[in-house]
Amino acid sequence: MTQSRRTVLEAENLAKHFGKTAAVNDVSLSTKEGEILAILGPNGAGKTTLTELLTGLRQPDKGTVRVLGDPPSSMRARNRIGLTPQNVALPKTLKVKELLPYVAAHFDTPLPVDLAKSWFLLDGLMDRNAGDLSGGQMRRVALAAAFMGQPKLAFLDEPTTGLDIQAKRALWKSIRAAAHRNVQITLTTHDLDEVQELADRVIVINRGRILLEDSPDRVRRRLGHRRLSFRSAPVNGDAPFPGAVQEAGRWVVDVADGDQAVRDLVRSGVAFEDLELAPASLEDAILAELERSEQADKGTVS
Ligand SMILES: Nc1ncnc2c1ncn2[C@@H]1O[C@H](COP(=O)(O)OP(=O)(O)OP(=O)(O)O)[C@@H](O)[C@H]1O
Repeated sequence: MTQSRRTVLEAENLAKHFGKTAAVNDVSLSTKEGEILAILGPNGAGKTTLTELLTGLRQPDKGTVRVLGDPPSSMRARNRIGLTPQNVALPKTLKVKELLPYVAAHFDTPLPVDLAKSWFLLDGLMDRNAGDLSGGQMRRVALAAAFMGQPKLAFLDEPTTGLDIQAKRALWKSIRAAAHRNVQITLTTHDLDEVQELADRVIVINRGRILLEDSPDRVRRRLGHRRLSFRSAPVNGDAPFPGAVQEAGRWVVDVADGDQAVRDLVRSGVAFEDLELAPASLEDAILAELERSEQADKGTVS
C-alpha cells in the first residue's frame, strides 16, 4: 500500500543566503502522502527559512520546490497547503466562531466548522475574541485554521508548545488523524516527545544543512544524550571524567549512554558527590552530534 503513495513535496538543492549567512544550504528532500516529517534543529539552524522556501513564502537563491508537481507559490499549490505561522497573527476582534468560517471562505471545499471545533478542542472558545485567547488556546485555533482548507500538506510550527499534556495528547491525535486521511504533515518542533509520538521521519538541520535524516527512534537514540554532572576535586589537575568541564562548581559532561558513564565513573574510583544524570537539551544533543560528525570528518581527512 505504501508503494502507491504519491510524492507530495519535492525540493532539490535549495539554497538561501541572507548576506553572508547561508540560512539554507543545498537541501534536498521529498515527502509522501500521509507522511509526518519533523524538522529539528537549534535556534537559527534554518528551519523557518526552509519552511518558507517549501511553502513559497520565500524564493530560493538556488534550487527548486514542487508541491504535487506545481511551484509552491502557484495558486493551485497554495490552495493545497495549510500553514500555522510562527507568529500567529489572527484578527484580534473576530470571535473564533467568525474566524473559522472566514478562513473557510477562502477555499472551495473547506472543513466543516463543527469538525474543526471538535478536532482542535475549540468547544468553549467559539464565542471568545481571538485577541483574548491564551497562547495555548491561540495555538489550537491556529491549528484549526491550518486545516480549514482540507489541505494536502500542512506545515505546523511548534504545534503544541505551551499546551498542557492533556491538550497535547488530544492534538497529537488530531494531527495523526489528518495524516491517516493522507495529509502530508511537516512539523518543526523542539519537543522530542512530540517527534516520538508523531513523526515517521526526522530531519535534523544545522547551519542550513541536513545533518542527519532518520526514523525518530534512531534519532532519539543518537540525540538521546544524558548530561552527567557531579562535584569532585580535579584529579592531578585534570578533569575527573573524559570531556567533563566545570560549570558553576560542578563537573558537567554530555554522554550518549548515561548508565555506562555512571559505571565508568564509579570504576574510575573518583571521589564524587551529588551526582545527577539528566536528559541533555535537544539543542545540546544536536550540537554534540554536530561536533562528533565534524570530528569524524576531520578523522577521515587526516
Ligand atoms: N530576514 C532575514 N534577514 C537576515 N538574516 C536572516 C533572516 N531570516 C533568517 N536569517 C538568518 O538565517 C539563519 C536561519 O534562520 P531561521 O529563522 O531560518 O532559523 P530557525 O531554525 O527557524 O531558528 P529558530 O528556531 O530560532 O526559529 C539565522 O542565522 C538567521 O539569523
